[in-house]
Amino acid sequence: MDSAPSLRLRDVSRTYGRGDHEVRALDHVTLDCEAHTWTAVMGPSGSGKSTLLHCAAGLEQVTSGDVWLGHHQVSAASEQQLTQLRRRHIGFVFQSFNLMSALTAEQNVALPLRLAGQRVPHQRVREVLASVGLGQRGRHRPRELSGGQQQRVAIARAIVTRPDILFADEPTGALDTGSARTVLAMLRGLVDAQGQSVVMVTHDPTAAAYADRVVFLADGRVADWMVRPSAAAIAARLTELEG
Ligand SMILES: Nc1ncnc2c1ncn2[C@@H]1O[C@H](COP(=O)(O)OP(=O)(O)OP(=O)(O)O)[C@@H](O)[C@H]1O
Repeated sequence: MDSAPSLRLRDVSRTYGRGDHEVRALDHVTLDCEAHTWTAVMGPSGSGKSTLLHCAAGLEQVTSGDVWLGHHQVSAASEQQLTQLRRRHIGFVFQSFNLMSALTAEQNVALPLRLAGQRVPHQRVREVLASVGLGQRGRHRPRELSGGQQQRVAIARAIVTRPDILFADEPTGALDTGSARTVLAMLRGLVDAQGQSVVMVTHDPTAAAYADRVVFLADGRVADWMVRPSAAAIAARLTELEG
């Protein structure tokens, strides 16, 4: 495994609105996320976490600065290139799962391959579902699965294309404590066993404590970072930043 950063943000700013109404959601952010590691992004409400994730994933344009995913310059990509990047190199998981209710778990997981016009290797789909602990649930539709199971299907769908990086926006925000723990332990397993790179936004110090590193934003800037901190240390730092 190489150790080159899978994600690099260089002097990234993102503003919304103009003049008196201008909001600087990201303010000259420079950040490296190493390949095969898990970075959690935390910070007070409005500190720019979602904006950072969206800019990094090419879902939103930066106002200035550069975003690199491996050797792909996300910040300079055309719409067509971004579509290819998102299909081949990026996985995204949302708080609300966003599964297709009419499709089975297997069909949901196969969807990104179909959208990319690829043949769907059923063995691969089953393997990925098994890797998230749902090998026996492939024929179930989302309404027949618990919230935690649905989120694991969503993660399987996000990694079926073997993305260079998996972005997760509050992946446990809608889950009870037990399901959240299962999902987080599974993500940890993906990083440790398969070398998956993960960048996750969360409000929850317990969730962030599963990551290798926690980056704290405040007012659109990187205010601090910690390596393998405890949930208590994260909560304490967050309280200071909110104060
Ligand atoms: N589309 C938009 N138009 C105008 N302002 C926006 C837009 N999106 C975000 N903002 C502003 O940018 C700033 C950062 O927002 P962002 O959603 O990235 O913060 P956050 O840290 O994810 O917040 P939260 O924890 O509440 O989800 C906020 O002041 C927000 O109001």
